[in-house]
Amino acid sequence: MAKTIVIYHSGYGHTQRFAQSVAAGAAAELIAIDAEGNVPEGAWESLAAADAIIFGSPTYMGSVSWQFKKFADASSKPWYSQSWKDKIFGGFTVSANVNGDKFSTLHYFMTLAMQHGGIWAGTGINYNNTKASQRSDINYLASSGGPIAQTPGDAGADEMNAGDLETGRLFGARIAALAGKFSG
Ligand SMILES: Cc1cc2nc3c(=O)[nH]c(=O)nc-3n(C[C@H](O)[C@H](O)[C@H](O)COP(=O)(O)O)c2cc1C
Repeated sequence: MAKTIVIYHSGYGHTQRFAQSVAAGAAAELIAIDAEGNVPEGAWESLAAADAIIFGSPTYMGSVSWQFKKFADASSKPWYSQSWKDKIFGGFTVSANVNGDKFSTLHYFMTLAMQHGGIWAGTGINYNNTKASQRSDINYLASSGGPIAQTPGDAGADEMNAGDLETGRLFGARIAALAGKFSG
């Protein structure tokens, strides 16, 4: 079975909850980047062995958190040897506003994946944009580059939208299936 890693940072728990949904769909190992921007022991070895790597960060000031960026900068070590080349990559983010510039965060993930020679996979989930559509529908926020979640600034992680979480789970399943195909 292909090995998928979800590596994420979360300041206040929302991205963590989203990461758990994505990881559940992918049957992935979850790795948390801590408040200092560090990863636990063995994380780099797990990432090296993965067929697919999924990035997760809250959108802070229109980009990834500094803790995620510290991890990204530290990934210059595997970048030197292009040792993550041809892995499947994806990414997800959470923010407070409906738009909130979440796509800047996804674009940063894509650039990072491309620098590593990876193969980017988006949601592969169609939009729900008819009059009958509900906020709880999957991919209601209509992102093709990667799943996004929106949660009001004063809402806890336990109040996250069920459709957003399900979108994350389906995306995780897609990444794992693609990783299975590519890992041969
Ligand atoms: C420093 C900071 C910057 C933020 N910048 C944005 C932003 O650019 N756009 C937005 O919609 N929300 C922004 N937010 C709100 C967070 O994205 C939102 O609360 C998110 O759910 C936090 O995820 P977390 O609990 O995983 O840290 C910001 C929050 C913080 C603390």
